[in-house]
Amino acid sequence: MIPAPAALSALEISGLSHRFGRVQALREVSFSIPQGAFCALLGVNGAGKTTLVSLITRLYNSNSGEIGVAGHDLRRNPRQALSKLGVVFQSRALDADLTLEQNLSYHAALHGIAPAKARLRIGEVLELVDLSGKRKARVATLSGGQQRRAEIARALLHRPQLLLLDEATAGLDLRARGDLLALVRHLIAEEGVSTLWATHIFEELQPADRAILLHRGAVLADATCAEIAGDRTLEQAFLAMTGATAA
Ligand SMILES: Nc1ncnc2c1ncn2[C@@H]1O[C@H](COP(=O)(O)OP(=O)(O)OP(=O)(O)O)[C@@H](O)[C@H]1O
Repeated sequence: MIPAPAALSALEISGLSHRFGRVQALREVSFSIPQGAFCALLGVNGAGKTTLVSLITRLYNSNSGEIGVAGHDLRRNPRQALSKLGVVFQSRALDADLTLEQNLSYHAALHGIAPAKARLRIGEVLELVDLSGKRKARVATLSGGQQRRAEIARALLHRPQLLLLDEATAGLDLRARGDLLALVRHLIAEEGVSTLWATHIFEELQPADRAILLHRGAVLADATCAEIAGDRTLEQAFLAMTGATAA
C-alpha cells in the first residue's frame, strides 16, 4: 500500500545557525509547525527570537541551515516562500497619518492584489480583527490594542499560511494582551493560519500551548507548557533549566 503523503508543514526549520561577528545568535535550531497550529517561541531578551524572525522573513541570510515555508525552500524559492508568510514586527508597519483603509490598500497593492479584490479582502480582514467600524479612521486615532490588531489585518491581506508575530503585545496592558492572543487563537480557527508567537512573557501562554524554549540561541525544550513546567510554573522550570534560581 502506498503511504499517504505527510501533511505539509507551515514552517520547517532545520539546523539553523547564525552569528553576528563573535556573537553566536542561533545554534543548530530545528523545529516544525504543522498547518493550523499555534506555537510560542519563548525566550528572554537576547535569546535569539528576533534573529530567527529576521531569517524567516529573509531580512538576512542564515550562515547555515534550512527554512521551508509551506513547502517552499526560502533560499531556493524565496518569492513563493515569502508569499505564504505574514509578519507582525515589533515596530509599526502602518502609517499613522493615513486611514486604515489607505494603509491596507497600499499593502494590498504591494502584494499585487487588484483594487476590486483588495476592497473585498480589506473588508474581510477588518472583520476578522473586529475593526470594521474603523475603516476610515486615521491609524493615529486608534488605541494601542487596535493598532496591533490593524497590523495583524495587514499581515493577513494576502492569505498567508504562516503568521509570525514578534513580541506583538509589547506596550499593551494586561487586558489588551489577553484580547490580542485570543484574537490570534480565533484566527487559527477561522483562517486556518499557523502562528509562531515570539514572546518573553511566560504568563501569556496556556498549559496546552506548544512552546519552543529558546535560550542563548539554542532550543532547550519543545513541548506543551504543561509538560515543560511539570509541577512548577513555566518560569520556574525555565530558570531551573538555564541554571538560574527562581527569584
Ligand atoms: N545586528 C546585530 N549585530 C550584532 N549582534 C546582534 C545583532 N542582532 C542581534 N544580535 C545579538 O544576537 C543575540 C540574539 O539577539 P535577538 O535580538 O535575536 O534576541 P531576542 O530574543 O529577540 O531579544 P529581544 O527580545 O531583546 O529582541 C543577542 O546576543 C544580540 O545581542
